[in-house]
Amino acid sequence: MQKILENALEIGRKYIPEGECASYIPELAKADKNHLGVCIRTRGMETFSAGDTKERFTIQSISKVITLMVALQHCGFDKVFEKMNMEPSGDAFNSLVKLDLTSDKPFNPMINAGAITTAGYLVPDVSFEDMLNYARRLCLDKDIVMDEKVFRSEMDHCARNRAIAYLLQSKGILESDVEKSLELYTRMCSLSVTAESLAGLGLVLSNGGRHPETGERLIDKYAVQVAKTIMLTCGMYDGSGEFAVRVGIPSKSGVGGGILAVVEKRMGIGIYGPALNEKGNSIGGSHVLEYLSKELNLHMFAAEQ
Ligand SMILES: NC(=O)CC[C@H](N)C(=O)O
Repeated sequence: MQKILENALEIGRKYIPEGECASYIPELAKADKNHLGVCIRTRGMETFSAGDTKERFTIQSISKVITLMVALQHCGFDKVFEKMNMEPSGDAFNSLVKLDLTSDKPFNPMINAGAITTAGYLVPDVSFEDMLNYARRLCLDKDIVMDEKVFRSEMDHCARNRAIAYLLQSKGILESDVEKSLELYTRMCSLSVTAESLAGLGLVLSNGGRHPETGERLIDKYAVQVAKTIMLTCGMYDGSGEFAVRVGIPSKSGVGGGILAVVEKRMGIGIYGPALNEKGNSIGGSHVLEYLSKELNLHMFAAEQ
């Protein structure tokens, strides 16, 4: 396994020069684009790591998975999807064009419009501290904190998300306080994780929401089922279709360079690689996952060997 991970990194590293760190949140541009790490945590409680797996970075859009699951647990399926769809958008994660022109509902909870709507379902009942505790428990990482610098940097440069939030309010989709919903969304994006924490989250999701060692239920099992399905269809933004064909593992990316991948009933995989492709997905990380999927036969529709 260790050798396979090292090979995967070698392949992933070749693509790094073609990618760039996100810069629309200035603090993210400071990341070292050559970082690349992969961690696998298995149901048998083994951990395999290669590369930069202890490096902390912000979770960004991967937090949308946590927020969605907590909202489903807190408000129920009907409420969450009353004003939001569950269809891939085919547009960039921060697009608001179709939301304004052709749709009265955000396409899905994995794009910004959907995630801000989802955060609104939690305000004011569920606090950021509650959400931080969920994140720590679900990622099996008690050291997760909010990265204050990234949070401030994004809040100072979030005109587009603020526009989305007010558009949502104007359409009667966002009923909670707009600024508080935007702030909760942005705080969640600023949680600092490692590739290992994402592998932990993937492991918990692959285990239906139970702690892999103690069996304790950490989150509602139906919420986990819904989240994994939406990760498969929408988790890599407008690159989700090709990713599903090539990799075949429900995954969620973030512009901080993270990818969370869930191999059903087997393992969680966490990736860190801040050089992004044009869709905003880790370029090295996507290739690492494609290689691992083939080498370890992880594609969800792969024939048994
Ligand atoms: N794709 C992402 O990771 C986007 C998250 C980022 N916080 C934003 O709202 O733009």
